[in-house]
This record gives sequence, structure tokens and C-alpha cells, in this order.
Amino acid sequence: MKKKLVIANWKMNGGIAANAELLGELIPSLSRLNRLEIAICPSFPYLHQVSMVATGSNIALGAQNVSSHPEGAFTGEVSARMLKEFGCRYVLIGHSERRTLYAEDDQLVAQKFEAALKADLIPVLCVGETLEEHRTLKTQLVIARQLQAVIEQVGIQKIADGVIAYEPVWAIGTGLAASPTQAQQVHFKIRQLLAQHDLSIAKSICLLYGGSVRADNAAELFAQADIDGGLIGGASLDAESFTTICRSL
Ligand SMILES: O=C[C@H](O)COP(=O)(O)O
Repeated sequence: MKKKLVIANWKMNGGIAANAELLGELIPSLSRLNRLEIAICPSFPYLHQVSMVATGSNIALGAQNVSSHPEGAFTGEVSARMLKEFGCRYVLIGHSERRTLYAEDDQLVAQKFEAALKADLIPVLCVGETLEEHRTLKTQLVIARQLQAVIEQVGIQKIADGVIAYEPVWAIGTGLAASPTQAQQVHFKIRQLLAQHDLSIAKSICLLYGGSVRADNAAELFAQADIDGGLIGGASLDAESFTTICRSL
């Protein structure tokens, strides 16, 4: 059976007191949701806090980024081994904010995906087109290119050890989610692209949708045949909204 997963990406938000309050509400309200996996990706400094507070709950830990290098003179970077040591299970790879604001290209993203796998983390590969690419009907082309870079780096079998999140850049933080039909079409296309390499991986890989998922649109998005969960930004900072989103899956 395919994995169902909802990941909270807190982005560069939170603080010790705010995290404690949010977790204090989330942990009990999500505790009975055993039909899906739930993960929270805080900023690096709060990994330990979230790990300590969430231990024993059904909330897993994830990070928002990782270095492509295993160790060494890379000031400001955090390695996959370090994330593992701090209890991470997941790591976001190639989020569009990393691609656009920090110039992460397909090759670097692919190297990060590989670095995560080598440390036994589950990489969550983020793919998606910009508004301009969307308007000029390049969505499939862009996603095929982003996927291909990772397939070339690690091989199709290793892709199966990760998760893929489709996040149209124009939907992130804009309040303008893709319609369920639009999202489903792209998710279906992602499975088709993977099926060119391996049918069984295409069918079984966990595909998340991200981009302005809210309490009031999650159920319809998650009802789509090829959407197995969500990667949630803004709405994951509100306990009630995030709980409703998780319950919608
Ligand atoms: O990682 C999460 C995505 O960037 C979605 O963010 P958002 O839910 O605030 O649109």
C-alpha cells in the first residue's frame, strides 16, 4: 500500500516558545491519526527541540535542507549525517525557495538527494514550474528535467527510496493553490515519466502536493487518485489548520 504522508515545512519561522506552544497543541490533536505519516521540518536550530518534544509521538522529524558534501570545510552547511544524528527521518531537497533564492540547480539538487540517501534519510524531492513556465505550458518539460537530473545521479531504483513533492512555484505562499484537477494532471504525468523507467516504482512512490494547501482545500486535493499527501507551508504554523489538513488525508 502506498505511503500517505503530510509534511509541515515551517520554513524560517518559529522560536523556542512558539514551537513549544504549537507542538503542545499538535501532539495531542494528531495522536490518533495512525493511517498516515506526519513530519515536521523546523529550521536547523530547532531540530533538537522538536525531536525532544515529539519523541514518543507519531510526528517524525525532517530538515529543510542539507549539504551535498559529507563533511569538511563548508562553513554554514549541515551534513546529512548530522541530520540523522539529530533524529531526522526526512529532508526536503530542492525546494523552490532553495532553487530560486539560493541558485540551487538540478545537478546540486541531485547531489543533495544522493547525500541524503547515503545517510539513510528519506529525501523529499521538490519539483515544480514557475508562473512563467506555467503560462508558457512548460510544466511537463520542467518537471521531466528536474526528475531526470536525479534519476541520472542515483538511478531509478534509488528514487523509490524517496518521496516526490509537486509544488508549482506560483502556488507557494500565494493563496492560489493548483486546482485539484490541475494538480492531479501533473501528478499523473510524474507517474508516467517514472513509468518510462520502472512501472512498479511509478505506481508505488509517494507523491505529495504543495502550494497553498489549507484546511478548506486539502480534502479535495487529497481525494485525487495520484496525490498521496501534502507538503504544507503557511498552514502548518497553525495547529487547528494543520490538524484539519492531516485529518483530510
Ligand atoms: O514547503 C511548502 C510549500 O512551499 C508550500 O508553502 P505554502 O503552503 O505556504 O504555500
